Amino acid sequence: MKNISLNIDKALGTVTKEQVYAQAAKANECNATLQNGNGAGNDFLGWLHLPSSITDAELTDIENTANVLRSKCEVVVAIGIGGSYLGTKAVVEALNNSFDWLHTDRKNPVLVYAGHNIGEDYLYELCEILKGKQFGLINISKSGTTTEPALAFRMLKKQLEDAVGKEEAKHRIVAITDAKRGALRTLADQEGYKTFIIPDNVGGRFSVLTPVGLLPIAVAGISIRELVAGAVSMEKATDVSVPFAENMAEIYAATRNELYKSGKKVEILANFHPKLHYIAEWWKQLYGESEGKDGKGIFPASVDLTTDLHSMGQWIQDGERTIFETVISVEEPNHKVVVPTDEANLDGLNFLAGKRVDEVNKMAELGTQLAHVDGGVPNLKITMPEVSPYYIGQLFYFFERACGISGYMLGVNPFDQPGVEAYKKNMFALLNKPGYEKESEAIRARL
Ligand SMILES: O=P(O)(O)OC[C@H]1O[C@H](O)[C@H](O)[C@@H](O)[C@@H]1O
Repeated sequence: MKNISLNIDKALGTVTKEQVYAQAAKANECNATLQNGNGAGNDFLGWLHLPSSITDAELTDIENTANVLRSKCEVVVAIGIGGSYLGTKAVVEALNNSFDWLHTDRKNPVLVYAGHNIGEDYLYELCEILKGKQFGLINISKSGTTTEPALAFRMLKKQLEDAVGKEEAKHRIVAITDAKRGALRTLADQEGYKTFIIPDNVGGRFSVLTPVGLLPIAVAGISIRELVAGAVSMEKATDVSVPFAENMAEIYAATRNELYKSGKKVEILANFHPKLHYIAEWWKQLYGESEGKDGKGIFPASVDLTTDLHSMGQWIQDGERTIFETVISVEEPNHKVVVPTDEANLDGLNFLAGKRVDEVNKMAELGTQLAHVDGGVPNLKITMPEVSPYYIGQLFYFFERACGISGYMLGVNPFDQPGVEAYKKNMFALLNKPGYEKESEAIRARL
């Protein structure tokens, strides 16, 4: 079995290999801090050995629950926001057929999302499309108190109960939340829903390999065992005992921190396969919430290429030189398409006839890498042998491990997100939530 790999050669220039390797001891020390659990936020390290500690019984329970929903529902709505939906969406978008919704001969229910926005039209359209359909709900919230999913669940629960009755609805609703705390826990216990627990020591953005991600991913018909197996292999490969030169999590953390120190304040995660779009969205939450604090942190951005070369390409090539790029490169696509010959050759593309589309894509990728490096954009490359559950599992764990190390190298607590509360406080004050009377008064005086 191959592994995903990291190449930093084309990032060297702005910073040297010596500079990166001079950080080896610090990176390893930060990795040890994670492993020994003696750093900031050490009550949120449950994700560290999560892959290797998931039991067969736990996976079977998740699969059985997924099978109940799969047998009863044409559509399953995964309700959640942030870490409670991005990992699922990343896996499902990467592995599902790009035109999934057009497939009428379905083996899997359609997975749709709610509770990740407060768009009224989105909710209206979702409720409309669910009318007359057999549907189920997976309500996911670590805290159990987040407004966006709670609002969506309130509406969809009512619609489901009105459609199939309260008793049957209970069999089509699964709640994934804290073991004891939160409104969702109270509601689930009271209604008697099947529940799964998000461990206390696993933060939302590190929770994709708990039932938060595993249940909806299994509902979509994707092998959660392969996903976990990939993560287990990466847990070993990034262990503190693995020397720096072979430890891709430590190298990634050290390189990005050196680039940051040299003025590269933005990291752009790029892919050349549109199916990886949500991997980047998941990564943005992971790194944004983990490192963006105390007035510090690389800004995580993303582009889908070659699409965005026709929009953001100019900026990346020639704009302010404060960026570096990390490309996720896929070695072998899952399908083969060959460019046909055309006798008239009016488009002048016969020079490509007989070549795979991926060969064209790969040359675009290489050409872009060289152009961006020439333009002063250091380039890191993560290679995935193929887009499969196993390698996505590796990628998830690699990014998580590197994020913990990188946050410690930066000198922040990578496991909290105090800044996220600011908008919530204002929103509650503006909506006159009971208990926010003082804040309501103060905020209105500012308007
Ligand atoms: O799972 P929940 O508790 O509903 O939280 C969902 C998300 O929203 C919060 O505001 C946090 O910033 C995120 O880290 C979290 O993933």
